[in-house]
Amino acid sequence: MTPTRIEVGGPQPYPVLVGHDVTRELGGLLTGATRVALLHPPTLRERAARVRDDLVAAGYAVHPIEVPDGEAAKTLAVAGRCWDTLGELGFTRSDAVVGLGGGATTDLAGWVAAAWLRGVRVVHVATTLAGMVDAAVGGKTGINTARGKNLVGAFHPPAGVVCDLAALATLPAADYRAGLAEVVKCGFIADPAILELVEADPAAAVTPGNPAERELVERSVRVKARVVGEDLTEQGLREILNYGHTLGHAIERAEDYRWRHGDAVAVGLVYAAELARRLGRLDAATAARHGAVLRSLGLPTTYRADAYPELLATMRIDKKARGNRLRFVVLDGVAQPVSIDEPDAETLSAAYSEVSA
Ligand SMILES: NC(=O)c1ccc[n+]([C@@H]2O[C@H](COP(=O)([O-])OP(=O)(O)OC[C@H]3O[C@@H](n4cnc5c(N)ncnc54)[C@H](O)[C@@H]3O)[C@@H](O)[C@H]2O)c1
Ligand SMILES: O=C(O)C(=O)C[C@@H](O)[C@H](O)[C@H](O)COP(=O)(O)O
Ligand SMILES: [Zn+2]
Repeated sequence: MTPTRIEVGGPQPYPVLVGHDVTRELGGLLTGATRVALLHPPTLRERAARVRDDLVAAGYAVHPIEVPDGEAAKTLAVAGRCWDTLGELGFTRSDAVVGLGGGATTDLAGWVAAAWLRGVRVVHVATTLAGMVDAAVGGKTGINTARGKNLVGAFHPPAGVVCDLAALATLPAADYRAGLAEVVKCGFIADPAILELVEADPAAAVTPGNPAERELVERSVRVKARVVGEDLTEQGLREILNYGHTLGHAIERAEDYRWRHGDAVAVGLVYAAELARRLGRLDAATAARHGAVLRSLGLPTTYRADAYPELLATMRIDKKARGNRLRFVVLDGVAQPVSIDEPDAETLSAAYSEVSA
């Protein structure tokens, strides 16, 4: 089947290619580069070797750089090692970085490319569900610091994104499930058809290769492409993609990144829905729909009751915050996201009762 090509607009437009075995399209996105640095985690060593062989056959000088698995890659030390390697390779502005992996790898690869020589080309080959529907698209790159999640980074759009659905066959079930949290997020903020597809058969939705998979990926990518195409640097509209992330990121930090991003976002989505309900913005049925759909997928919707003070302190350095004012994305209804400024402390705290275990 031919790949679906979804164009992302904005100052530097680029395609997102979705389909089975579309990794072969990668070479075409690197035209003009001499050297290619191929960042990948150890879990994808064999896949990286195949990609390297194909690119070498197409005439590129390919240098695989193995980075730590998952969130452990998103550190200054790892980025520094990558820059050292680019320096040793004599990497120039006409060369290119490829991020092969999940969101953690592509966030790192994007940041390495964004900062090297103040910006070289990056192309992402997303191999997880979260990577395909979210992380690889949109140009948000970054690493974590001791203070919190993604606190250092840049907006650096890729020159192209490859979403090879065949890669999902080897993804651990827990990572596939976590990726579905971002899919559900897209459903609530912009595309209710996503929610209907998931709700129609949640047991199928958690299975790689399910009949709805391609449509779910494509619909989610279209949501993201439309938003980032209009507002690359998050001046306004793009905040909607952060739905569920204010609490979600705080949970990730509280867990020292041992929780999957999507799992933390799932709890954050339920919290944001309850916040909107208590503020009189969202009807009870739509708020309850959040927990119902996420639980039907086996995603967590609760967190430690005693963690609230620590979570609140972390939420204050969320990137949407302005000075001492917290900002949240909430819904006025399905596909009606809105940003709110400094909700009152009592409502913030009371809403936590919905997710506290
Ligand atoms: N930049 C953005 O816009 C954006 C959006 C969403 C998420 N993110 C970030 O992405 C990260 C989460 O992404 P993720 O869920 O992809 O996690 P991840 O990158 O940690 O990957 C999850 C696990 O799957 C393994 N893996 C990857 N592809 C595989 C495959 N095809 N087969 C077998 N194993 C495979 C990885 O080695 C890892 O252990 C977080 O750091 C999050 O902050 C960024
Ligand atoms: O692309 C965006 O914008 C998002 O907010 C998508 C999120 O799913 C993603 O996790 C992002 O990295 C969070 O951004 P941050 O600015 O809160 O770090
Ligand atoms: Zn996310």
